[in-house]
Amino acid sequence: MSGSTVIPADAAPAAPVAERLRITEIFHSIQGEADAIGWPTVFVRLTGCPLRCVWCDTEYSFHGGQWHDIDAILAEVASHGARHVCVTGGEPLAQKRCLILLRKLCDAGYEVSLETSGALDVAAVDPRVRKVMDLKPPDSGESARNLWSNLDHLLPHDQVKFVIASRADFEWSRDAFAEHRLVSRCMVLFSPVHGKVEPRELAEWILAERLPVRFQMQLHKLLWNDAAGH
Ligand SMILES: C[S@@+](CC[C@H](N)C(=O)[O-])C[C@H]1O[C@@H](n2cnc3c(N)ncnc32)[C@H](O)[C@@H]1O
Ligand SMILES: Nc1nc2[nH]cc(C(=O)O)c2c(=O)[nH]1
Ligand code: SF4
Ligand SMILES: [Mg+2]
Repeated sequence: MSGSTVIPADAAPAAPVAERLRITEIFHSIQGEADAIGWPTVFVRLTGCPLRCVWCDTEYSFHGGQWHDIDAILAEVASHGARHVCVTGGEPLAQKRCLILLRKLCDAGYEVSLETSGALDVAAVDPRVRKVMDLKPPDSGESARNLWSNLDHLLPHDQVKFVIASRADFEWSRDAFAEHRLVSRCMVLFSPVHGKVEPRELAEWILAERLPVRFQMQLHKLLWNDAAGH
């Protein structure tokens, strides 16, 4: 028997490895960002990210986490009784099986949003999912990772988000907005990097240039000062 593993005949079959994801946290909160802002939402935060935006507020999701079966994630999501689910990270699309989770959440009838960096291909994301896709301006340190071909996979219910740390980032975002004709693709959000740009200043820049973009601040940070668990 040496070298082989004995599995009792009555053991519950383990879920195939293909159906597991590494998860940092699942929690119930008020959606603090993007078009679904304000809705009670269950957040599923996947572990790991191949980017290192200098101002990232979620560095604790880069490492660690626990493996969960996708069906167990669905059960935990259901236990919170919310209609909205946000799949975020880290970078959720860095785990290929995230696509399965997204499809199953849509099949279960949730309003599903996906927060993604804009650096990974979004082509295979279920079209029922509302993608919230960042384009990283230069001060993030990760501009070179923007995958511009992703713009061709955006649907009218998706959103492009620029998280802006400086006047130079604002000008870069304004120019990208024009060059890629984002106005005709989907909603565009401009948001200040928490603590780097005065929100009022960014608001005034948007108004001065008459940009048809949606100003946004992270509501959860106003409500809870970014306390863990929200
Ligand atoms: C933590 S990321 C996770 C999803 C994905 N990796 C991404 O970058 O979109 C979720 C959102 O939080 C934003 N974010 C992260 N740190 C921030 C900060 N310090 N101020 C404002 N927004 C921030 C990101 O730009 C992104 O839109
Ligand atoms: N309440 C709340 N809303 C959020 N929207 C996006 C979040 C994130 O960290 O990705 C987030 C978060 O962490 N908390
Ligand atoms: S891509 Fe998202 S999770 Fe990764 S470092 Fe940037 S903001 Fe943080
Ligand atoms: Mg966050």
